[in-house]
Amino acid sequence: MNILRRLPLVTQIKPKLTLHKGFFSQKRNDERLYDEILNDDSEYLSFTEKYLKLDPSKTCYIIQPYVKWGPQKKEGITPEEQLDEAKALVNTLPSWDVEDTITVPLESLDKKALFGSGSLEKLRQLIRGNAGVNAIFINVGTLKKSQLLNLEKEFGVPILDRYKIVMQILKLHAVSKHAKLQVALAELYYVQRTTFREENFGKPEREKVKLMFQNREQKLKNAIKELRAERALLRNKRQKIDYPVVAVVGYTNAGKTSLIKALTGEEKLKPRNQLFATLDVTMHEGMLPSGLKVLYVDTVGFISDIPTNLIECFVATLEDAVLADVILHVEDIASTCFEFKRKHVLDTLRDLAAKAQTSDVLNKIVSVGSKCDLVPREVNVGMLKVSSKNDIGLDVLRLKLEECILSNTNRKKLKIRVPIGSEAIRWLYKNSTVICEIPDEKNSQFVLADVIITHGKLSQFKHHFSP
Ligand SMILES: Nc1nc2c(ncn2[C@@H]2O[C@H](COP(=O)(O)OP(=O)(O)OP(=O)(O)O)[C@@H](O)[C@H]2O)c(=O)[nH]1
Ligand SMILES: [Mg+2]
Repeated sequence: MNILRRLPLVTQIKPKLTLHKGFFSQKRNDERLYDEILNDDSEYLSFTEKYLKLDPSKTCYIIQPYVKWGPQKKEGITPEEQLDEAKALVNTLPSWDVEDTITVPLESLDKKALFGSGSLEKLRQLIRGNAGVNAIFINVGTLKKSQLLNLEKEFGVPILDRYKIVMQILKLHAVSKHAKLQVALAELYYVQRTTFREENFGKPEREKVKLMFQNREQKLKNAIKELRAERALLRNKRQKIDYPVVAVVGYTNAGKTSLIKALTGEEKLKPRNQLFATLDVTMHEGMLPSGLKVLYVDTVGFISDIPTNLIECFVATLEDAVLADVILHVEDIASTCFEFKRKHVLDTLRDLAAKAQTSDVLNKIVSVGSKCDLVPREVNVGMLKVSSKNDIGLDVLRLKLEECILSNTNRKKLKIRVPIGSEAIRWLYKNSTVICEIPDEKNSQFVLADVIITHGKLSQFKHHFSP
């Protein structure tokens, strides 16, 4: 009988990112520059103060307009489901509460005051009779200037659209320099647009302000370009270490961070019931069933109905996702509109792939249905179901990921016969994943090693050790 010996995995590949000497002093300079861009632009900051600052606490009424038919009708998601998402957005802002909500049918989203006179009258009665309400969130992407002005006049409280609420959350959740710079670019587009909409500049002043925005945009774009280059450098280093990379993507709040935490056991990860909890792309090491080590990339979630340039600001970090070996698309199957969210995520990935100039994104996707503990067992969603909370389906998912990694990364599972204690077996431990060794029954001086090895490393092995 063969004795199957599982080997200690700690002896295997250790990541070591060696960066060139000047890297750290260059990085310190960059940090200073980034700080300057973010905090020392007083003219710009006065506009942000004016147009983006929100009161620390508000009690708001959420109105969900919906078009009943025609091209502006939203397919795949009901107004009530949209309201749920709007509530989650508001609840993500600390000290903000939702007083009440209402859905309002419309013929189009283009009317001057958005709503017709009948609806306006009804809303006025509802809201004016509700003394606690001091803000109204109208859950559409962006409102036009005339709509904002008319509605503010009508209700006498600040009116917010989805773009403004999402911007607030992004600003709150951006912690690292990387995230802050990307959010600053998204914010710039918002502030620029609002400034030109609200201010009645004369021509010379308008030109001056325009130039100020252009300068800031250029500075931010340059800084983000440097970030992209830095990330590309790290990606190259990682490729040299040969860790396969699994990017975990999905709609915001789908359970991405929780799934990575469950797959890797990493305690530091903090899943939260908030939208855009994760804004930084972070890497987490995990192990697949054969002992193959893998890096999971946690990413910023997607959300529908925000201007496309907002998610594009995250391209520096999302590039890591589209260029991964496998893209794990996490879909919250407890959400009633998960097919709508799926379509949004896939469309966004396609756009990002075009920007990163890579075409094979869709072939690399493995879909997984998360939060299956919240769904009756018999429900078939046409994909693997997992629960990070109750540890359901995680082993099957690891097997599936391993299968995809082997086929996507030119890795092979092989049996290699090598002398016991030889240079060759030591080389294999260093340069591949050795799953197990069993003594060769025909010759006790040899072992048969089951390994996972890349095509490149296999050629090197043959070159060094073939007789
Ligand atoms: N019941 C249940 N809840 C889960 C499961 N996985 C995640 N959640 C909850 O879903 C919420 C969002 O989880 P996250 O892991 O932060 O989601 P995310 O996709 O990383 O969210 P963003 O970073 O905001 O895009 C948290 O309240 C989690 O506790 C699960 O398997 N079952
Ligand atoms: Mg997250």
